[in-house]
Amino acid sequence: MVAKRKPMPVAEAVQAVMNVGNEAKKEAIPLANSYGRVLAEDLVGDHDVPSFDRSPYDGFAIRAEDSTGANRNRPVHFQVVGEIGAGTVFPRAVQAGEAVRIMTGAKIPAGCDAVVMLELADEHNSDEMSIKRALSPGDNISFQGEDTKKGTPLVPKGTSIDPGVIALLATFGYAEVPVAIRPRVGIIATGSELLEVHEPLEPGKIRNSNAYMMAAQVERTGGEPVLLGKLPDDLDACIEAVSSALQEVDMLITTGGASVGDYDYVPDIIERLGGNPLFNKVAMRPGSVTTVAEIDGKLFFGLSGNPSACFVGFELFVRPILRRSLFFEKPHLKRTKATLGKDYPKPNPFTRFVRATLEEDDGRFVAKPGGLDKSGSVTSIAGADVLIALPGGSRGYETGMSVDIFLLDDHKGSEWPWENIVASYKS
Ligand SMILES: Nc1nc2c(c(=O)[nH]1)N[C@H]1C(S)=C(S)[C@@H](COP(=O)(O)OP(=O)(O)OC[C@H]3O[C@@H](n4cnc5c(N)ncnc54)[C@H](O)[C@@H]3O)O[C@H]1N2
Ligand code: MOO
Ligand SMILES: [Mg+2]
Repeated sequence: MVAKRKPMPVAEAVQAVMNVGNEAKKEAIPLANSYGRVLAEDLVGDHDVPSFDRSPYDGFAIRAEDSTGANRNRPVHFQVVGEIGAGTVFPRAVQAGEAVRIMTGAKIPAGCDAVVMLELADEHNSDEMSIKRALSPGDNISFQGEDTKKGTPLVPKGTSIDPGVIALLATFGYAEVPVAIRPRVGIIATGSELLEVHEPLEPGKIRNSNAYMMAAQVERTGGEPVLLGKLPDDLDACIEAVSSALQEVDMLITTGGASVGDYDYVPDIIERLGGNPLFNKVAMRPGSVTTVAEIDGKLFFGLSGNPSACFVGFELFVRPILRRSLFFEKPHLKRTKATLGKDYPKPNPFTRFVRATLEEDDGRFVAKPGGLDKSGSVTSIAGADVLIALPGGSRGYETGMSVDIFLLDDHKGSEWPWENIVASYKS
């Protein structure tokens, strides 16, 4: 008889992993390579934007007071004393009755406090124009600091660098960007049934899909995957491989061999390497066999060999600690609500995490499970936008109920999403 494992509630298990320290480190990289990386310092504007009053239109810069009384019957005339495009500065202060032809983005000349759009000016010749409407000071000016003022905190560290953040980094002169160093995450697949991806199928064998799936999950999270190959079910070979991999990487994941079978060596590997097991069973499906230990001060994740269980185990346990070591303040999957798009009549004692797409139906988000909902299914993962959390209990779930969902391809995250995941109710 195998020893019975005690399932740990999901929240407790996630917390146990998060309690293991994983320090974030930073490096500087060129701005052009920074998309998708994580900001390692707060971004605070060190100048006003715009940094000078400028024209939002092609037109004429004038002194508003000179236009007083202008109307259709009594146009006011201006002498056009120069022309400036964006990037050029008018060299002197503008005097009474003068106007400067100005293009969008050019600095408002000294003395001027309004801009007349070209379409509203009657140009008589190159050095004279008139207007039929009075302007007030400030009309058609983009003011210094109207976008943001010097000293304003703009983007906190731990933010994923998206195109908008890149624009800010460029605006404030970051030719080099401080970013989180991508933690190196080792990946080892175990199982004598595994073939390389290029190999033809043989009776009783399958191709190793989990390792490549997890490499992509590591990348999506922001880490650097280190594919360390696959191993047959041989305890000594596994111990040797895990032990040497742990020297090379920041954290290590294996897939397969986490259960209680004759060739499931994860528990023995942890024991033989003197690891400190955090848990070896979680009250969830799929992924109940998820095992995590600390070995030589590093996290070792023994994820299930079953593809859907492996996928879920990664998202719930590896992702948050990886994000923590990338400076993320909200390292967990972002939680929100949707309407359930399929019945789940069978009650389950454990919380179920169902891979699903998120679709819009009549203004509501509906989470629709796809593919076979079994731990061993590989088809239910592709295209999944969310995991639906269906808490364990004595009742099943019906289409139309409101359920908690976790977004998979999101970079904002949740601080701690594990409170009050309750049985759903009709929305
Ligand atoms: N008597 C019991 N049997 C099982 C239990 C249990 O509690 N008692 N738990 C079941 C649950 S739940 C799961 S999940 C699986 C976990 O299996 P292991 O983590 O031990 O993984 P393996 O036995 O090595 O493989 C399981 C399954 O996955 C396939 N596999 C393995 N590696 C890969 C890979 N890299 N790519 C694609 N597919 C892979 C493997 O061929 C097996 O079909 O145990 C249950 N059994
Ligand atoms: O760990 Mo298993 O996935 O619960 O099916
Ligand atoms: Mg097994």
